[in-house]
Amino acid sequence: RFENRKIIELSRKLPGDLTAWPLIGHAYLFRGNHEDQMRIFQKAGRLTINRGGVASYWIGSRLYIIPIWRPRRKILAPTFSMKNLNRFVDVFVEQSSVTLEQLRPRASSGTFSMWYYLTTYTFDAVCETALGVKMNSQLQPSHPFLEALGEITQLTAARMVQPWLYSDWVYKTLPQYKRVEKCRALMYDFVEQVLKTKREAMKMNEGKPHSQSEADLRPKSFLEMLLDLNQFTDLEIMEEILVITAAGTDTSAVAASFTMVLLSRYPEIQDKLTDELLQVFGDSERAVTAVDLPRLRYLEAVIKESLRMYPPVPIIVRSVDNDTELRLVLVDGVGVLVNIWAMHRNPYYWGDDADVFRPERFLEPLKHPAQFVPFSYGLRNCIGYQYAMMSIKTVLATLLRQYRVLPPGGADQSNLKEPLRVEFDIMMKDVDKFQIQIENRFKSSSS
Ligand code: HEM
Repeated sequence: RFENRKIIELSRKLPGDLTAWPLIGHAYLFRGNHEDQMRIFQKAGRLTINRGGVASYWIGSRLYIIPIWRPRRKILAPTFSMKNLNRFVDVFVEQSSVTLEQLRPRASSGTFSMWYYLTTYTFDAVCETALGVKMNSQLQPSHPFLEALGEITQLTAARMVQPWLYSDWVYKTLPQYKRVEKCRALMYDFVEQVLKTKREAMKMNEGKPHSQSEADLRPKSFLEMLLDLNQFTDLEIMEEILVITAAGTDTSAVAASFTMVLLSRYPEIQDKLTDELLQVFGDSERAVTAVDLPRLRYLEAVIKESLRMYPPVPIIVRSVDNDTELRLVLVDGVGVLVNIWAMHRNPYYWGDDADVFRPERFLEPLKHPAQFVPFSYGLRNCIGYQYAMMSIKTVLATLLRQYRVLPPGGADQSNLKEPLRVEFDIMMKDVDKFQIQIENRFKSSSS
């Protein structure tokens, strides 16, 4: 208590409305399943809004600081330039058409979960753009990397809300640790193998005259761009590629899946969206291009409204390492939990209909540039923000031109506008696994 006296003093100035227990603080609230855990973040968020936006909660020990970030971000940022991203649209289009085909047997065949279709779409798109590898996970019943990613996020989320597991010394004695290490090793092996193959291919091409082969014409992957820069060691390259692959897969899949589920429940919004698609594409079957994406303004508003109400990353955390004066002084050593979910539901910024799905609000200017932060804000925001929007727009435009989305069979019509049940596993996901039905909009050539 003596060592933490400044932090304790700060917590007194920022009271919350939930009782803290000795030693474990508010961690006791996180017992129960993942849905209960997300409910606590929602409850604490609402209570915090009532206290003017800031309150304090004790969830145990200090957070990690990552000093390698700044130089790496500086090198990585140009690889996400618009010029590079526009080249990736062809990959998004190709992978979206695979998703479209995979979904064909689902048309008019009852309720199913969109999750696997979209998480494999984003994974294949990320692997091709980040690693330059065609993964074809969309065509397989499961993929070890995706399974490892799913397990590691679940285990990490569980550890995050149980501070008695923060100490590595304790955690290493538990079976969870072995599972985390197994997943981590699998994911690193995967990236290492890709890097090795790429290095070998580059060695073989060394000294050969430059040719306009197919490989030269396709867009360079992030991996190739990083290798060209020649500023990273192999381990650093692996770390960055792994981060991009992991950060870019489930996040975008969650966003696209929530959007599909919401559209299934709001047919009038889906109709408006279909009108826009008709305006941009007419009744042609041509593929989406990079030029179409900025023209899909209503689709963008729909995706943003979905990201507002159901942000795939509902909370982010920071650790204060220098006394920082805001409304009051945040003292060194205190943790800050930014509740993105609650910021997106604050009536002060969003009006009395903050809990209503209304994409039109994104056709108007926002009240404050930081009121909408699904990708965080400032220096440490999501580097893949535009990539994600372009990838999600491409897949949704492709699917919605072909399929009408409907709510699950047997769903209670009077409940369709009720909040979706959500759970926390680092990301926020739909408890019901994003279930919908689809039907063909037109009699397709194959039917
Ligand atoms: C809808 C999809 C996405 C959402 C909601 C999202 C959200 C976020 C958020 C909230 C952060 C900040 C995390 C924090 O501060 O603790 C972040 C960071 C990051 N995201 Fe995304 N993201 C998405 C898609 C992507 C994609 C597609 C990529 C890569 C292709 C990506 C790569 C990254 C990276 C590398 C960081 C770390 C940036 C840094 O620390 O400098 N994300 N993302």
